[in-house]
Amino acid sequence: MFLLRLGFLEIGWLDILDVALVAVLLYQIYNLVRGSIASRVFVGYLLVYLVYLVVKALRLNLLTTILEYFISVGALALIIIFQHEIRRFLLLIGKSTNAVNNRFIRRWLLRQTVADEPVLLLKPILDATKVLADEFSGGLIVVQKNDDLEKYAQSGEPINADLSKALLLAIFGQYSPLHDGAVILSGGRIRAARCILPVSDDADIPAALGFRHRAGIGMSEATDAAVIVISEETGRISLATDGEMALNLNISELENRLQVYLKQPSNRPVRSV
Ligand SMILES: Nc1ncnc2c1ncn2[C@@H]1O[C@H](COP(=O)(O)OP(=O)(O)OP(=O)(O)O)[C@@H](O)[C@H]1O
Repeated sequence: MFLLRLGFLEIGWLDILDVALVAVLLYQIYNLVRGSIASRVFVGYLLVYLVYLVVKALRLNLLTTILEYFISVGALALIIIFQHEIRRFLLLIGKSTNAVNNRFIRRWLLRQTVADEPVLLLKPILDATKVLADEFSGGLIVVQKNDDLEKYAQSGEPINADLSKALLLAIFGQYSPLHDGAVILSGGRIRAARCILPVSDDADIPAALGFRHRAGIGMSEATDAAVIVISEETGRISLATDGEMALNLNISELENRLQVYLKQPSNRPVRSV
């Protein structure tokens, strides 16, 4: 049954559903690759595909064949370029299904109470950040939100200890063998130290910001974690979230931003990295 007719086009409910599903899918893919170089490749490929559709509708046969060939080879290239995103996407589906099932089964079928996610206390983080900034000690603190940071935690030394100001300061102390790299905090615990973070290749990052800051931005591009960067050179505190860095914050600004960011629901799917 047709819903409406536009010239030669007959549009039915299923067509609308089809377009809506494709729009959601494209939006989710865009969210997955947003902020990375892959997003530009994705937009480029989409444009080529649109040109192909136009050319095909106009029956320009030679150009259609060339574009068809380009798109089919391009599809293979896309799989290679987006291998990390595809892996995350598949892990996300598996993980969220597991999580939902586990919670549902435990809460409703087994009548067990399901504890809420551990609450992250900001105070030790803010206190340690203040001391590190005042002492120009330098620090890189990753605060996990939803994405699993296993891959990055594995690049460093496992700690798995209760979060405390004293321990953070000990890790970033000048003579500590763990002070290089980043500390990863997950669910109110210090999960790992000396971790290596992905460095952003964004050309718009000011040249004055070195690798600590670039690593903070890179981590916030690759995951939904919030990354606190304390500059050893200037003692300034910055916060990277969603690929953006807020520079030169005081402690209360940092606290407000962290509270707002960590509470607000993620605008992209959970990633397992
Ligand atoms: N990819 C990375 N992952 C984790 N830590 C990193 C990474 N890159 C740099 N760092 C940390 O940042 C430290 C300082 O790097 P660099 O001086 O280039 O950064 P910066 O942004 O100029 O910061 P600062 O203002 O503190 O000097 C390194 O010694 C290391 O501990």
